Amino acid sequence: MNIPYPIKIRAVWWDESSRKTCWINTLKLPHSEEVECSSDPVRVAKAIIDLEIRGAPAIGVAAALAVASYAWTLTGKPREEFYSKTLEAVSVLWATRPTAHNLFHALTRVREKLLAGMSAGATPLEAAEDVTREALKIMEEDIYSNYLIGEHGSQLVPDNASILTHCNAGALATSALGTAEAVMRVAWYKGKRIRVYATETRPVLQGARLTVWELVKEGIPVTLITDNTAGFLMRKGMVDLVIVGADRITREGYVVNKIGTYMIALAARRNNIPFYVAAPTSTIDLNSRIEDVVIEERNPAEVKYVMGRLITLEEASALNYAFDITDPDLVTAIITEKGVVKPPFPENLKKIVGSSQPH
Ligand SMILES: CSC[C@H]1O[C@H](OP(=O)(O)O)[C@H](O)[C@@H]1O
Repeated sequence: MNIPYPIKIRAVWWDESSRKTCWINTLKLPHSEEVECSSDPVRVAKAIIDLEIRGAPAIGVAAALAVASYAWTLTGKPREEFYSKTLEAVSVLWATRPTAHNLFHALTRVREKLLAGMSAGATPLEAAEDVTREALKIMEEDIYSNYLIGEHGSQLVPDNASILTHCNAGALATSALGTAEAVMRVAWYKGKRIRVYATETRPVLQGARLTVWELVKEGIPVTLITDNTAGFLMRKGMVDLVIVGADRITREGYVVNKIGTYMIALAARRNNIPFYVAAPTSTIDLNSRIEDVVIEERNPAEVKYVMGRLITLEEASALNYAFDITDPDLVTAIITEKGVVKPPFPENLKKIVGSSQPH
């Protein structure tokens, strides 16, 4: 599936010659662009846990590719060993991060392929080929979803709009154009003179390090602000719309996204500013109630240190929720590859997830 826009940045990809999973280490950005490739699912799992690879779609694609890469290292093994080791790799990757639904969506598809192969008597080589096809399909679907989200979402962006975004939902969080940033990119490509305010996104600064880097490379005007400036900017009338990504969207339309999103949504509502969430349907989890969703708590050191420098007392305690929850009534619309979903979300999310092809 070709898309009519250039893919200038890749977060994660498949190296056909080595059959390895490759990624750019986003922890090193913006100061260095380190790339690594591996067939070791434990190494890829560590990259996901440590946020070298991050962003819901990128995490899912990386995990699926990692199982495929590993499968190719086992094609000479007896069937029983091949299947037990590849299924164990699925479990290792499954345990990396608890919140982004794309991880479980992707690994479920890969595990189903392995189980089907096992019960059908497929050889390790046949199973490796099958798992690779599925993993690459997941990646291709994400690439195309990014493009369609951009197309659908750009229609919501007025010319000369000032857009506020939080965290990074860009190429560095997906397989191609991003989700929230895909909307910005396509609006820009279509000639809309937008400008973006990017929050720094404490504690690990995805906005300052990644979103600013992406948009500067695109030539899209971007201004970095502290997280605490977002509400004031909206009150001053300097923001026309908010667009963020998502890690999980429940069947009722609760949006789980980077910590700080909820406060931005509250400020947007207070100032009558549209609050859009851009996400592929692989992020939508129709099976979970919001009470079931695990909000990842990360190492408190991420709060106490900034770029390796202690900013408080070593003995200080710190709380480090990686995500928060935005209530459905604060969400103007959810932009997916299948179209823009408006309230009432329970019915309309079910309808769009259930529908067949992206359009
Ligand atoms: C397009 S999903 C991006 C989503 O993922 C980020 O979380 P993290 O950097 O911890 O993986 C953040 O919630 C973004 O909105």
